[in-house]
Amino acid sequence: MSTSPPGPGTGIERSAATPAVSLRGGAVSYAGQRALSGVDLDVAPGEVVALLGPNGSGKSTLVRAILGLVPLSAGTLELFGTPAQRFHDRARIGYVPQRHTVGGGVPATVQEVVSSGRLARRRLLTPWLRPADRAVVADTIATVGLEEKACAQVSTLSGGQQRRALIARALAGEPDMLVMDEPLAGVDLANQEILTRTLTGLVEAGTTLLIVTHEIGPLAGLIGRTVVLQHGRVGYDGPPTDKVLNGFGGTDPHCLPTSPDLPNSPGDPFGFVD
Ligand SMILES: Nc1ncnc2c1ncn2[C@@H]1O[C@H](COP(=O)(O)OP(=O)(O)OP(=O)(O)O)[C@@H](O)[C@H]1O
Repeated sequence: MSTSPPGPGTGIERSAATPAVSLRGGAVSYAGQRALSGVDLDVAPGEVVALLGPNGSGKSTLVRAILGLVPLSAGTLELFGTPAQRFHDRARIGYVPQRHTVGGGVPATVQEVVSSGRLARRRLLTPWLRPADRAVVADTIATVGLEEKACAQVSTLSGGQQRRALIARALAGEPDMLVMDEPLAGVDLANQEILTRTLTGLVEAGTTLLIVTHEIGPLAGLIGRTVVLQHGRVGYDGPPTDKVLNGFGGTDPHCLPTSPDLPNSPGDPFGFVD
């Protein structure tokens, strides 16, 4: 994990260190249709950033572009100071995709699923997990509170427990940055609290978090910065405010105020800050 100190308490302070993510003028198109345009985003080490916005505003596309899962049609991207095309240390970034369960119907235990997240860290000539790797796997299973389910088939777990297994899989790679798409979606309150405790521990250890979410819920105390997308552009980049946190519960994008001249960051073109 990163040794960079988080900002006081919650990673709110921006660090002068090399950004974990530095995107300039990012654009993505699907079949000629623009999903992202002119997006600038810097995420400092140890920062906790919530990516908000109405359905279809481009949140998942932005994280997928950062992760290299969809190509940028314009713009430049650096990860930990290295141009994305030359960045090969993928284990530094953990990803929990937007899905509620560990699907696929492949029989696998929690331990096996979480171990798969450790493979990126294994030594090149040692394709199997060493005792130290297995210890990390056991630790991450404990971190998300699934010790008693370690040998259970994931298909027998609840949706919230499966979500925690996916997060443990991402954590098993000991990432410096964890990117999560809707981590609380479909997760009951008890599991949300366990996840929040897990994430709080990560932030205290200096892990950078980039979280796409509609529901801030129990994560509110962790979020140091909110970036709001609207129609594929950054409409607001700044501290969380009540308006920002409450204004995007699946709102129809056509009902949001629009601006002909959206700044990328920082700014408050929609009057989200009181
Ligand atoms: N694979 C794809 N092919 C074509 N269009 C896509 C694809 N993925 C996303 N889009 C389109 O790109 C735009 C942004 O989608 P995206 O999923 O990034 O938004 P989002 O903010 O994450 O939405 P939600 O909150 O509903 O998850 C939408 O218009 C969507 O229809």
